[in-house]
Amino acid sequence: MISILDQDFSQLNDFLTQLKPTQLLILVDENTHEYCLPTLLENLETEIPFEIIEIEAGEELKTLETATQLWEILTEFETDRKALMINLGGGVITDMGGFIASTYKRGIPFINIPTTLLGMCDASIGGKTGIDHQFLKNIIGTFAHPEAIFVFPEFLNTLPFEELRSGFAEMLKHGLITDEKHWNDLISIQNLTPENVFPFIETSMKIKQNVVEQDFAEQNIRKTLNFGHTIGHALESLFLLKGKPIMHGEAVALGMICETRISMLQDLISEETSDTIISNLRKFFPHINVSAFSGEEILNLMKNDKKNSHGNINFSLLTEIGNSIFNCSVPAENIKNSLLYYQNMP
Ligand SMILES: NC(=O)c1ccc[n+]([C@@H]2O[C@H](COP(=O)([O-])OP(=O)(O)OC[C@H]3O[C@@H](n4cnc5c(N)ncnc54)[C@H](O)[C@@H]3O)[C@@H](O)[C@H]2O)c1
Ligand SMILES: O=C(O)C(=O)C[C@@H](O)[C@H](O)[C@H](O)COP(=O)(O)O
Ligand SMILES: [Zn+2]
Repeated sequence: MISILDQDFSQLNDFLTQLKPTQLLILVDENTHEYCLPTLLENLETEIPFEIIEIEAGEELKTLETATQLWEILTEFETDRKALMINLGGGVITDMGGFIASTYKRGIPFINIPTTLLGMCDASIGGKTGIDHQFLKNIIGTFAHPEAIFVFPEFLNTLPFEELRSGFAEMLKHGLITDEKHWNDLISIQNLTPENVFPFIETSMKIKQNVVEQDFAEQNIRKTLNFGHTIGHALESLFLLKGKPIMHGEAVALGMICETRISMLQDLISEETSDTIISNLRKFFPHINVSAFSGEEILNLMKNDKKNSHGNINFSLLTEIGNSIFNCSVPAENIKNSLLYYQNMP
């Protein structure tokens, strides 16, 4: 269920009146505590008792240690299965909160209130929850749908520009894999601001929702949502391991550049199409220096990608702007070529 909230939060209040949970557990990080929680609390019209649970912000905290602390907090609160977890934050909060809720007492209901562009267009939708472990992205997790997703685009007004751009990468991905018009609309944006992306949020949400509805458990078409992530996640892991995390969307943009190049090397798209896509991605995303990592190191991390099977690293690739395929096995040589191509870009 997707809801675009109006200013008065009436859909959320109606939802709570109907569900009648025993307790609300509002999960925030330090920033969503400061910037988003006051607005939520001002607008909540309910007598249901609530607890605020705050974790530090950042991908480094999306770990088993944090999960353990959160499970312990729920037992301290004597949380029962009729309680409702409210995940108020970006993808780290919705991934973590969904994971906690879907595993505690074998599952309590939860809702997502995304506060980043990435959360609104991607992470809050589709029921993938999880944590990183041994620096491997989302390697432990569940598929569990939130009861509802309430989107309040006003939250974007306090989001730093780099975070907005990170979410924009996943929107561009949605255009590239399924919808040429969406891609063209997005690349026409001159100045990346909340006002300028706002008209395209709903389309991006619908694209994600539509793919997930066809293949919730990621057995086939959902894998296309992972375009850019085979290489993107490997590099995100390496930067995390180095103690210099990069944003998820930045990693995905880098991954999309390499995987567009791979689409060309695999004769799926022309060089002209590849160049058009890559130059547009580079208009928005500055170059990231990846020279500290060897091709072998990156390939090794990809061996744990969740799309793999029978020992093959499976990529999702483009066949044109707005169309994609999945389960593409790519020779190591082409993967390394794409990384070298990225590294040597002017
Ligand atoms: N489950 C999925 O389908 C899915 C999809 C895409 C990404 N993800 C995951 O999502 C995570 C990235 O999510 P993200 O980019 O939202 O990161 P995030 O949750 O870390 O949020 C980014 C930063 O913005 C701050 N913030 C959030 N809302 C704010 C607001 N309104 N105003 C000011 N600051 C605010 C946060 O505190 C944080 O510092 C990654 O872990 C990624 O793997 C999951
Ligand atoms: O929802 C999906 O499916 C996606 O692949 C969306 C991605 O943007 C997202 O980063 C997701 O968390 C990646 O999932 P993973 O299974 O590769 O960890
Ligand atoms: Zn992603």
